[in-house]
Amino acid sequence: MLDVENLQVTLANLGFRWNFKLPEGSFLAVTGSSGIGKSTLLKSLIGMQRRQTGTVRWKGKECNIEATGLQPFGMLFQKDNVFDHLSVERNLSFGLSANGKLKSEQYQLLESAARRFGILDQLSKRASSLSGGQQQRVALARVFLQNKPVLLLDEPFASLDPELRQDGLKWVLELQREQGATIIMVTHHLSEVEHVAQFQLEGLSASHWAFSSL
Ligand SMILES: Nc1ncnc2c1ncn2[C@@H]1O[C@H](COP(=O)(O)OP(=O)(O)OP(=O)(O)O)[C@@H](O)[C@H]1O
Repeated sequence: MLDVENLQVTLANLGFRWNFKLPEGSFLAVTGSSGIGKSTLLKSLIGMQRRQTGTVRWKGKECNIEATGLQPFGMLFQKDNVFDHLSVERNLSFGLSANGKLKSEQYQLLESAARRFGILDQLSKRASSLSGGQQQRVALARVFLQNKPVLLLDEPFASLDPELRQDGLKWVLELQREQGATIIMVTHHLSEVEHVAQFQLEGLSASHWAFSSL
């Protein structure tokens, strides 16, 4: 269970507060109009956004925002998920090892993820030379290799055309099914996910204080 209890964030004159519990392996779609705090929710879960108060627990254990490596979260943004100046292979290697150095069996995992996400022939290229859609594949493959139990996805396919968005969603669902991942996905395309999401956190608030519970 992901247990978000009284998580509060203040930005300038805006305040946000969230309470919800999410069972393991479930899919939460977060939707609502621009500026209501969807990205802020994800960032505050992983500690990228300073919290005023509140706790985030995964399987009963409080998530330590200072120990990024130990956090249960993997995160994917709308863009800028890759290290531009590094090769695709190097980008993927960080999904398996903090310093990017791999043992041979890890390299096999890397290759199989690259094959799965259709980027095997791109491994030696610089990430900056890929299209936006290909870069998202690299990012998704890295998240796949990280094998984190909770995936925070902030409109990861928003810049892709509808067909690629469907592919992206298909891969996310594979992660959910194969790795048992719990997914929180911010999206403006609710119609594309409502048939797969078990929960929806919608219209967080029209006012400055947002309170939602599941
Ligand atoms: N660092 C910051 N300092 C001050 N205000 C901020 C900061 N980051 C975000 N905000 C404001 O907080 C509000 C919530 O922003 P957030 O990015 O979470 O919205 P969102 O729902 O994800 O929007 P969108 O759908 O446009 O991405 C917005 O009004 C935004 O301007």
